[in-house]
Amino acid sequence: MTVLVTGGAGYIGSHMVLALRDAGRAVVVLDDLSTGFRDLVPDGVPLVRGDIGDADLVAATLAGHGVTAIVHFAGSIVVPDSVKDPLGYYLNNTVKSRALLAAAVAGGVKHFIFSSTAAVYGEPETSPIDETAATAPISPYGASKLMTEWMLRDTAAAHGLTYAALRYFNVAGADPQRRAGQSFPRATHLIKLAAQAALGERPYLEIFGEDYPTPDGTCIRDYVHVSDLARAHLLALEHLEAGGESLVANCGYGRGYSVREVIAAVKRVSGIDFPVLKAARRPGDPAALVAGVTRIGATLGFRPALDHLDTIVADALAWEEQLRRRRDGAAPLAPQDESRIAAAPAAG
Ligand SMILES: NC(=O)c1ccc[n+]([C@@H]2O[C@H](COP(=O)([O-])OP(=O)(O)OC[C@H]3O[C@@H](n4cnc5c(N)ncnc54)[C@H](O)[C@@H]3O)[C@@H](O)[C@H]2O)c1
Ligand SMILES: O=c1ccn([C@@H]2O[C@H](COP(=O)(O)OP(=O)(O)O[C@H]3O[C@H](CO)[C@H](O)[C@H](O)[C@H]3O)[C@@H](O)[C@H]2O)c(=O)[nH]1
Repeated sequence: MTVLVTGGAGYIGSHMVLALRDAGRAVVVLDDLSTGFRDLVPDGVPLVRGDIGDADLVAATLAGHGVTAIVHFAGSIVVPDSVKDPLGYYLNNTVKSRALLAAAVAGGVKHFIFSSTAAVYGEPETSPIDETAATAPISPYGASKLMTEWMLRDTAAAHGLTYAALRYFNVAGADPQRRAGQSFPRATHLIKLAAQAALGERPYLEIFGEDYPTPDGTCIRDYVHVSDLARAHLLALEHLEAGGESLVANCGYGRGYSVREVIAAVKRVSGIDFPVLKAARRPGDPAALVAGVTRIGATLGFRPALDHLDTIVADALAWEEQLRRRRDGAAPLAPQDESRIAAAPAAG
């Protein structure tokens, strides 16, 4: 009953490893450490360093650890990079997912959970978007993920494994116990960058476009706390293990915040003002992306626990501070005082 977490040394995967461990599950991580970090894998969790496309390594890992389920996070994630290097993205996200899936079938794996993305919807015409909306990705990244969803659907039908393809909206925040967080120095995500600006690690933050058809002219996104997201995966795994049907489900909160609202939250929670500059639109950014969340609630019984923008921002800020302390050799931050989370005012 061991769960293989691919990409378990990365941002979201490391939170899934924590959620599985906290639930008492046996876990093994497969990660090539291309954007991941060995120290995000907790002590006692085996880390197999290697490529998900390496069929022999995956077969040996599945057999050696008695793997019955795979949670597949490993991949390349930067949308503009996928436009510059589509073949690299199709290789890492699609071709290698195919190899992993083939090894899963050969190894008798029963359940497969896959990190999909709101990018499969492209430029949606409705907001919130539910899972029945047309999929029309506008980037190779989104297309590479949608093709993997299709491979999963067809492979599950042919070989009897069950799967969940979870379409994440904007993942942010960090483990409230300060054990993991977004650690990649060249990360491009708004809340991470704003937290760095607040802590003086970058001189300013840019707003990419203020002329969108939204109330304040900036893009709206549905920010989901990474620890809630990990819990949704755990529910999906339990659902499949209990004999539940395969599913495709959005992961978000069903509520969006604009770039300006996010910046205001980071300034409010940190108590620090930082320079904000106007910049041109970033190509390929839809004006608004908000998840329809009926399905994940109804199918998995998912109920958010950390769905306040200020909570997400507070945890992101604390993780940046934690990274700085590690760099400086200072004592780590104490785990989050949960009463502070409960007391955090709702933003908006
Ligand atoms: N971060 C988001 O907001 C977001 C949104 C939607 C979907 N996703 C998806 O979630 C997944 C995890 O994203 P993340 O933000 O944690 O990114 P990340 O870069 O922190 O994690 C990816 C991990 O996969 C590993 N990896 C990459 N290619 C590999 C390979 N070929 N073999 C073995 N290991 C490999 C990396 O070393 C890294 O540890 C990705 O599949 C991504 O597409 C992320
Ligand atoms: O310095 C910045 C960074 C971002 N933004 C804006 O903030 C919003 C959020 O941007 P992120 O880069 O944080 O996230 P994205 O919405 O672009 O991307 C996320 O959602 C995508 C789905 O559409 C993919 O899944 C991707 O992996 C995931 O990070 C966008 O409007 C972006 O233009 C800024 O204004 N300034």
